[in-house]
Amino acid sequence: MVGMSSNPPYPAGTVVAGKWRGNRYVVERLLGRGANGTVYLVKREGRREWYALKVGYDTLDLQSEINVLTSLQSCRKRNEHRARRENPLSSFLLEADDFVDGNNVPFYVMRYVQGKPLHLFLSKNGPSWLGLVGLKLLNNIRKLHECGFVFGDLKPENVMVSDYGEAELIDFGGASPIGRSVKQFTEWHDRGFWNAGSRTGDEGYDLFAFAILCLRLLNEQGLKTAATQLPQTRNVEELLRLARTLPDKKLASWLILAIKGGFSGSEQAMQTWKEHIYTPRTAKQENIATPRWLKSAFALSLFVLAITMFWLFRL
Ligand SMILES: Nc1ncnc2c1ncn2[C@@H]1O[C@H](COP(=O)(O)OP(=O)(O)OP(=O)(O)O)[C@@H](O)[C@H]1O
Repeated sequence: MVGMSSNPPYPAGTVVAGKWRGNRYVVERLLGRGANGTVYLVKREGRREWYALKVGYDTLDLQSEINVLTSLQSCRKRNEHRARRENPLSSFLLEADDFVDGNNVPFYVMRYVQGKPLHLFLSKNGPSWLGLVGLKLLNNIRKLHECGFVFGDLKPENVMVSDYGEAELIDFGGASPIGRSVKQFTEWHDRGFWNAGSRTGDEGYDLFAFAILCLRLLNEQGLKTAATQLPQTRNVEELLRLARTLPDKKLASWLILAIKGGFSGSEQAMQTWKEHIYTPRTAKQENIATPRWLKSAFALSLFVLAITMFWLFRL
């Protein structure tokens, strides 16, 4: 164990220098702290691009995250070989090294995902965004499955959403190869917790967690009440009942199927979502306000037109 979660975070301007690879990253600010590490917004010294740098508390835990990210990186390269040059900003993993900071503190550098955690995004923008955000998220989950991994710890806190509704997964600490035991999960989102199936990582495990994520976003109190039941009485029927109370019946049917493990995989789950739940966002839904400068320009052009007409008709 190196470094402690209780350590004060590095202040802005701290240079995290890699012992083995020699690259230097300047800390801009803290992005967040979790059970496995502290994440900072950084710039590589002398460069303009932003990255997220995670300093781990435990070398082994961090190494397993790095291994997953490395596999995803090479899978993505194989799948996207047509995209000739890879943009380093979209890399899952840029590099891993040790920071000589008294002890050797392990760290890795990944893409910086800008946005808000999913629950904060939806409470600010409204539940009508769930169709679009859910589709983007399911697509990311599908790609992960295609690479042979399950995400495991799927919850709103591990999904960042941009202002335009692009959803990205963060924190691959719970990801594991398909077929192995899920190594990190959060009770409410865990199939085992609800006596709804095993903790073996299969595509259905993530789809179940996704369904709970939706229930939590739409009726957190209901889920909380269901979760407080004794382990012996806690069961999937409670979840199905909650899903049925949702006003959107198509969404309810999708959730029920995911909870029961009825999808053949994430491809089918995503296509069904796309056909029945996702509705392209319209300008009205986006609620894009007309900028004031545009209103003024329009008023001015009307004024000029009126003067022109006046002069034309006087002649
Ligand atoms: N790539 C990223 N881009 C932007 N912010 C990030 C990124 N990775 C992590 N964060 C921020 O840092 C926080 C902690 O990161 P992370 O969830 O990876 O840590 P953890 O120790 O694995 O947490 P947990 O206790 O949830 O397992 C996140 O909640 C998020 O706010």
